[in-house]
Amino acid sequence: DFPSGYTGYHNYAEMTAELNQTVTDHPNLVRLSSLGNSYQGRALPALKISNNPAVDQAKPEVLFTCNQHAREHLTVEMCLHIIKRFTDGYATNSAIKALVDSREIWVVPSVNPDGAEYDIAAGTLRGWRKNRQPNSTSTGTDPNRNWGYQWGCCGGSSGTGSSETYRGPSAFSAPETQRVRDFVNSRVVGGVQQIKAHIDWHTYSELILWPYGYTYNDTATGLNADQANAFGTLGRQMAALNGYTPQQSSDLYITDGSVNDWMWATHKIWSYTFEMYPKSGTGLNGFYPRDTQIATQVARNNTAVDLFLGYADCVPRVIGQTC
Ligand SMILES: NS(=O)(=O)N[C@@H](CCC(=O)O)C(=O)O
Ligand SMILES: [Zn+2]
Repeated sequence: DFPSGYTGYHNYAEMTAELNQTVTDHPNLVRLSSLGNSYQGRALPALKISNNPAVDQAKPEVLFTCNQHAREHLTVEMCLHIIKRFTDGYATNSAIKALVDSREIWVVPSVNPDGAEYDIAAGTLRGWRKNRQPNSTSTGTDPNRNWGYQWGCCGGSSGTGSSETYRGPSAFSAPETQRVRDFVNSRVVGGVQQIKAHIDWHTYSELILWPYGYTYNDTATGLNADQANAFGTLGRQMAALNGYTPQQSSDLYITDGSVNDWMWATHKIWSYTFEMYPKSGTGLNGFYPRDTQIATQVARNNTAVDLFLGYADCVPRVIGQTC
């Protein structure tokens, strides 16, 4: 479990309990399901938030995914905070109510529960990043190099099993990326992808990133100048609200097989990565802010998340276009 100074973070059992409590507290606003199981057999919970969650309504859908990377535990807290804010706030906050009434919001608080549990299993903080799937020489695939668009194309991942950015033996070789892929694919209804926008939460460095990660070019196959402009404009507007630094993913470093590139290229989902607090750190300690930092750093993203949800029905509106 989390050591002292970090007990405010949710382990897998506590995360699951929190989700179950949300269902108890807000039965008319949420529906809890599982995307399937991780490599080691842990359910991957997904919570749907809407004003009629048992019904698939013709409303734009938004997806938030957290904890692809095991040690980035602050992102689990971020997803749980989003859930809390849009359920507890529904009855009293008209802006929250308007967003929940006009969208269907999906939250996946931990994509990589096996890695997250392994990271804390010894009562210490191991600095583990990947999932816990064995490979030919070692253990662990980096889920965020395992997605099936431009997988392994461009030097943005590793083919060495022990590497922190091991891409896996093939695209979607990790059960966890398969399950999220299958869920997103299942949201194509009548030939139309219902999910319009997505944020994948990471730590750390305080950045807002957008596709593509596999190339330094601002435009490339499937991403034209207008779309790049819309990505950047919304990215910069959100960064102005949370104080993160906005940039195209590849401006940070080249990544191939990342979730953002797959979401955009395969489904035209406006997909961002938010790298949370801290801005900088020495080695591993950047991944482990004390639990006293959680409340401030999750709330810091409230207005950016609201702006994001506001544009989610038609992100090009941010540059004056219509959908
Ligand atoms: N959270 S992190 O691993 O330090 N950075 C992310 C950045 C993701 C991206 O550039 O798209 C990654 O390398 O997967
Ligand atoms: Zn990460």
